Amino acid sequence: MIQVQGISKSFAGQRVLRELSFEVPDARITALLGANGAGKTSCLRILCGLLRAEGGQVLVGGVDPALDPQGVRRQLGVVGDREGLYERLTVAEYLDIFARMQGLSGGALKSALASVCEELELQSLWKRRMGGFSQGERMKVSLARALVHQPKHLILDEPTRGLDVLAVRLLRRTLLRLRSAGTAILFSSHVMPEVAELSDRVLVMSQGRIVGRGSPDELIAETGCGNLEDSFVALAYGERTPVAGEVV
Ligand SMILES: Nc1ncnc2c1ncn2[C@@H]1O[C@H](COP(=O)(O)OP(=O)(O)OP(=O)(O)O)[C@@H](O)[C@H]1O
Repeated sequence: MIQVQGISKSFAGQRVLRELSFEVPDARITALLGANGAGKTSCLRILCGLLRAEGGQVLVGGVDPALDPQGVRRQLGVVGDREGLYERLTVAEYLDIFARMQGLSGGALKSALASVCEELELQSLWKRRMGGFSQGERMKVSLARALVHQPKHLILDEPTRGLDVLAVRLLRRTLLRLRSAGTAILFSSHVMPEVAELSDRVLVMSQGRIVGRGSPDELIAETGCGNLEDSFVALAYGERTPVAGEVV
């Protein structure tokens, strides 16, 4: 489980996160929604130990990333929004390095690499250098890197951005398999049908605060809207879509 209690963050005196508190339970897929600039990436970067929060506390599987970043990395997989790959390495070389950095070796290393290769359908890319990889190919490699050490927690920042239908399906299948295996999954997205279909729980952020939380159905019921997209707009922008017969 990931636990966030009362964290804030400012850049150049501008507050971008305001006393955020939420939980990401095990064996559930949680979506983090918010308008551009709402603070999603900043929040995810704090959970990964890449940024320091001001006040409050973050615990990933009981470990504080600010105090023990190594301890958190061992049990966390991260797919960032704009990460670079080492273009001169082959996929096999790249994943081998990351798996070793996570402490894998010998038979465990071999079977971890074989397992991500199969799950993410990387066979045809395995011996290719990554320079010139397409968006979808890059996502597969990033996801393989995040999963190679079988982390208990997975964080993805806009994982479906720029992906075609097949790549989205592969990602979805992988996330559902990980959820069944007990992984706590948190992903940010702007794609409402995908969020409605995939997530068990939704967190809606606006101006650095959580302004809505619950299952997609609960948010729809709470806002009186007909679908998750309208509910999101109502919560994030404060505009409630009128229901049938309502006087506006
Ligand atoms: N390193 C930084 N230095 C200064 N300002 C920053 C920095 N990182 C983020 N910000 C600002 O913090 C605010 C929140 O940014 P963040 O990237 O967390 O939002 P987001 O919800 O992920 O947005 P998007 O959906 O557009 O990716 C924005 O106003 C952004 O300009």
